[in-house]
Amino acid sequence: MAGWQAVTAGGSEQERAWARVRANLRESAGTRLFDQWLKPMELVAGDEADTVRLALPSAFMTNWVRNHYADRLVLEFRAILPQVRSVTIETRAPGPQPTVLAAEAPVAAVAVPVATAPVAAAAERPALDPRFTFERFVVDASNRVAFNAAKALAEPGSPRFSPLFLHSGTGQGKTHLMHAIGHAWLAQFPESRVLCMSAERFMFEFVAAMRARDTFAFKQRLRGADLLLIDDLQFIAGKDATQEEFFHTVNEIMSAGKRLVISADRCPQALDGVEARIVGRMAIGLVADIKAPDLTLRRAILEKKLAEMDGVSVPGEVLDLLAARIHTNIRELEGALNRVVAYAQLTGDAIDLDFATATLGDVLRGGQRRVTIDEIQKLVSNHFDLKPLDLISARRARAVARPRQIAMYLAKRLTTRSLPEIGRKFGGRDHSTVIHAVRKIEELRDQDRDIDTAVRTLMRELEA
Ligand SMILES: Nc1ncnc2c1ncn2[C@@H]1O[C@H](COP(=O)(O)OP(=O)(O)OP(=O)(O)O)[C@@H](O)[C@H]1O
Repeated sequence: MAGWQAVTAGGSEQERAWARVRANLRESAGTRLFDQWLKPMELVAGDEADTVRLALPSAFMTNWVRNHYADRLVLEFRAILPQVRSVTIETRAPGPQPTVLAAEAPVAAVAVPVATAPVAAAAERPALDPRFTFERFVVDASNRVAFNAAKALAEPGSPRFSPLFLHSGTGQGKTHLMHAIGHAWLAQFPESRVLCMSAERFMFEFVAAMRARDTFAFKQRLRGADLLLIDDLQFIAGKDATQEEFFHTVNEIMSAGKRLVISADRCPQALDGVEARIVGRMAIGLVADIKAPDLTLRRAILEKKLAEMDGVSVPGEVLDLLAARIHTNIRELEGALNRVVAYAQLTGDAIDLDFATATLGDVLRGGQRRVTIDEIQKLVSNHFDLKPLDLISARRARAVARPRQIAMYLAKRLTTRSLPEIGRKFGGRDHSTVIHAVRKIEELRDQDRDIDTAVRTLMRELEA
């Protein structure tokens, strides 16, 4: 400990910040975890004010800390030193190590390449779906106002309005436009702070910060955003503490002249269970709805999606059929096209009307029951005696991680949500995490009778 006190006593800004970060980590991680993994970590002196370098005695520890604390470290440092853009976690070279921070401490980058990559790039980059750009959005009368408003908000200069409130039925392009604003903004201002999260995630992070009695970093991060994108606002209905925090966040962002985009499945006034003062703030900006797509738009979207699938051809009459039968949800429309193309590639069959009808069956008859990820999360958490929030939390204990993987697997099997979308719905996880979960559960279903039975039971209940 003496060494660390020496660091805090004087020294650079980074050293003082590090002492505070350590104190926060000790409090939030608990003594056992802290002593085992975090205590051996040392600050390494560097020349760059925007990069913090930390080092651990072994590659194993480096990996563990990187996996569990990389994001947290960036957030903690940024809360104290806003200029920090990245935190690198490295492995100290073997040999006697000074316990105090030493400017010349020999440091070897860990073999895993990401270990020395700027963590901030991964942690602070908003999770924007690369497919959701303005260029890939098909515009017509039903969504033109929303599209133009989104483009206007992404223009430089002081925003003409804020917040932008987008609302529509499910699968009609709200998230797409929201992410498109993020992409367009970052293309012009790569250094600016863009944050994108669902209202559910907002609540989860806020509740976690409250439990850890440490809401400072959360508030700083949210309120420090130049562009804040919050999806599915309806989720905070009835959640009082979250609404309180959300209200203050909105106020801060707005009074600082920053940009805020909100989406929800209904207009502000129809958000039952959401405080009037929040509804009032939403209505100050621009409220734009996206209407259900008409036949022409549905057909045009299919054309566009097809053009994006290199070298795939689908006869016009099959596109007509899909556009005519799948009315409101563009996600389902897209899902149907993907399914026909994927099946044809697997079977080697040519795509024609018969093939499409046989492949899509229920979808075209409109008889398919729509399972939502929310339903899956509720049912799975109930089944395993957890809270739905556990499934979107970062907890890695097997008792939570396995049900989470099962829920992701069911989401992939029973909904038309894409892998990145599923990842987002599970606490902003990466699509590769979802792929891993799906594979793991497929594997376990073959090996473990209990898991297979649980999955079957859940599927039956969801499809009932
Ligand atoms: N006008 C459009 N042009 C091209 N693609 C579109 C358009 N509208 C929606 N899509 C596509 O449909 C899918 C669903 O859209 P998105 O996720 O934005 O819907 P949403 O309104 O946010 O749905 P939810 O309320 O269920 O979250 C996405 O793959 C998106 O790219």
